[in-house]
Amino acid sequence: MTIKPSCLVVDDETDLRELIVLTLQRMGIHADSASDLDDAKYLLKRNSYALCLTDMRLPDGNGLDLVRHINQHYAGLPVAVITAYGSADNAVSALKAGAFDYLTKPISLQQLRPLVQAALRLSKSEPSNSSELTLLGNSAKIQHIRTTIEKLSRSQAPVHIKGAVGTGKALAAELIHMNSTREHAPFISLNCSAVDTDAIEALLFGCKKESEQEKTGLFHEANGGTLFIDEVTEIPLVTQVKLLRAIQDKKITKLGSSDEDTIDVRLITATSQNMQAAMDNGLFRQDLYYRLNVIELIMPALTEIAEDIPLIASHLLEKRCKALNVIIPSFDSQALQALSQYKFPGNVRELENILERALTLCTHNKISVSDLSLPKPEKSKSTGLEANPDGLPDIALPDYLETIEKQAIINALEKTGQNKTAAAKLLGVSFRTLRYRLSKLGLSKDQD
Ligand SMILES: Nc1ncnc2c1ncn2[C@@H]1O[C@H](COP(=O)(O)OP(=O)(O)OP(=O)(O)O)[C@@H](O)[C@H]1O
Repeated sequence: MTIKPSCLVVDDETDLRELIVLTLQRMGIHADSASDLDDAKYLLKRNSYALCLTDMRLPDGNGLDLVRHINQHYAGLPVAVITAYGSADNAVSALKAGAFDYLTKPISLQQLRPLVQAALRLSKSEPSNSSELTLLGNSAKIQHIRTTIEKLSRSQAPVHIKGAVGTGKALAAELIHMNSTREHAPFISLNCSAVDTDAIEALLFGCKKESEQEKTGLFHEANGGTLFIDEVTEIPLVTQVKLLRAIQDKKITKLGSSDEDTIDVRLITATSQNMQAAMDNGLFRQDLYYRLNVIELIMPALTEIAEDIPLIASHLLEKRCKALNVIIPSFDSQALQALSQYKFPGNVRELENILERALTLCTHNKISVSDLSLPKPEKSKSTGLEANPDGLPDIALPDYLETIEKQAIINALEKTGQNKTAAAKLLGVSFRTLRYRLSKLGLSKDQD
């Protein structure tokens, strides 16, 4: 005989409470109900539940009090909050307080089913370590990120990850997914800076236009799983409105269609840009940011975790050698010291590139400083015009300036492993400007 999972439903509205209880029973779940906070606390003490669903407004307190009570006394019990339609604030506060998800009134079976299933998986399973993904490092900062990722994996709340290029934002997003109840569902990612801005909407939501073949979007592909949107500030304002609706109503419509599809997607976004500046300049909607940034994760630059550089470098080198099936070389002490002192504008991604190059250059299974080919420290800013003793260029000024610009762009792309977002940052221009300059200077090949 299998034991039915139990759910506690807390709501003072009898009709709604009974409706939820009946729906749960139809899903094969035993449901107890409580009409206020006191009742709920009493039942929690006496029984063991796999899920608690609570209304936000209760006669003797509110749903957030219950979320906090459960997190404090019944850690591991997923609790979801029922909020009134359109009350974004409540949903966000509930997630911040530790609710694993929320439901919006009127409650539909389509909404309830995936939530209950996720909760049941959550209370049954231990976080899995099935993936080969690892966040390397032992510094206090990395350890803190590791515990935060574990916590975030137990929630359905949107997460916003901040950090410079190459700091592991995409890695953190995937780790959250792989440790969550969604691990067997798809993890889909989109780097908005790697695609045409105009194409983002159709990519995310799909497209159903006459004369074109119907396309499904990434939201559809990620259904049941996680959608990771990197460089989210690149999303145009019109598409931002649609994204806001997708989060609020958990519904999306394909471009050119009016049919709504209900989706169950956990959203993780990231940016290496200054979000506050994007909002101040009217390029990013504040209300959308508020919904995306329910929980924030900040990835440290590699120089902030300099003590971890030797460990990260050794592990990455080992991983790469195993993949190539070659003997793992060791670093000589000067090489390790040079790595620990280098500033890594491209962070771990740049370290990976440096190691890849060192692997091909090194001899006798030893990596020396010269194999690392670390860029020389920047000289004082130069216009390049001092190249000639008389201070004049040999060629016409426009050509001369173009040459300097080309060289600077090539250097930046090389330094960042051909990552345009990172290169733009290094050059102090926007991604769009860099893309424009690349095509103008005849440099735009497939550099992403
Ligand atoms: N702490 C870490 N441990 C192991 N690998 C890491 C770590 N941080 C980053 N990496 C690796 O460095 C590379 C770059 O990381 P990732 O793509 O996650 O960075 P990102 O911040 O999303 O970069 P971008 O902003 O350029 O997209 C990846 O191969 C990732 O696995």
